[in-house]
Amino acid sequence: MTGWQQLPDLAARAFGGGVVHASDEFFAFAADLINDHPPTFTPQSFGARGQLYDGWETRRRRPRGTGDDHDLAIVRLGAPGVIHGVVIDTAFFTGNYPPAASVEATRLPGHPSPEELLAAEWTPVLARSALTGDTRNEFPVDGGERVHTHVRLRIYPDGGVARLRVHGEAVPDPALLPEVFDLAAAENGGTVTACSNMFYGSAPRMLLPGLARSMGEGWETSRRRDDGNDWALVRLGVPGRIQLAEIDTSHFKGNAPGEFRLRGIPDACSLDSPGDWVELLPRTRAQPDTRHRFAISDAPKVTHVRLDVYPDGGVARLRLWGSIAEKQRRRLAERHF
Ligand SMILES: NC(=O)NC(NC(N)=O)C(=O)[O-]
Repeated sequence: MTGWQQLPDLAARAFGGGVVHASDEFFAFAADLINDHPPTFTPQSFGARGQLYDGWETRRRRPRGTGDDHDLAIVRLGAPGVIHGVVIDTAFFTGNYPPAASVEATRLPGHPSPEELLAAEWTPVLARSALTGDTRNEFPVDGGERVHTHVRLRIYPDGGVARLRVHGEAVPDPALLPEVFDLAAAENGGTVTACSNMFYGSAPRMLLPGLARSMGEGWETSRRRDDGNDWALVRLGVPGRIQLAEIDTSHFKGNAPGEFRLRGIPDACSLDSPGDWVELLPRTRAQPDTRHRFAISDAPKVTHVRLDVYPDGGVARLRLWGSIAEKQRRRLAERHF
């Protein structure tokens, strides 16, 4: 689980992202750029304006060469964060993909309007780059530690893009974090750094906002045929003391784990030394399709939590509510600002 592609998609609808402006949406709405599901296509499906596409598609520029050489869409990230890579996916756009695109980002406080965003100053994230049609065009980004709240996708000169993915690390504003918050939540910077198996459903989904609407929105392993058990390792957004754990098996009925266990690690440096793990929740019986809540008392400060499921199965959400020290809050503020 290394590589920027494994980091959460900060722009995704499931992460709370939104499309706030598009210069043109003649053929297909820009809102579909951030759909969670992979792009789909039905050939020979025509609406009133032309072939239907799952993505954003602008009209052909007429007349050409008038100086206004591109279309643009502005996307609000679900949480402020550091961008490590973008994917401009032109799936199914073949004779109508944009030959080039660029991405910029900005950081505006509060809840800016489209007008304020259009007037904002933007920092380049991806210089104008050539795209290939019907392809996941992947671009790593090295923008240092700069935290952004919005991105602007420009396509040259026009055409269709199925999805825009903006992978990175969420960096929450500590002024907006209450005393006790979900230290594992993706929007608070929590990430899954390793896991035993994610055959049916990806483990980082357990940390997404809100409740899972179906089995397809959680972590699901394949059936184990050995004596081992499945597990996922979560790096907390901020090291802290966990007071309440929620392990949600909603929608997993014939495929929930039989039991689970939570252990924490007080210090990231000793990840390899199992002796340092502290028990947060001993091996405990699980019920299918249930939001389990467990009070955790006297937990030390931990940086990581390992969820073990016995022997395998699905978990929709993992929430680890806790508090952080004043020093951590100051450190987060430095990072955020
Ligand atoms: N066959 C097409 O896809 N044509 C056009 N697009 C749509 N959506 O119909 C176009 O030229 O951009």
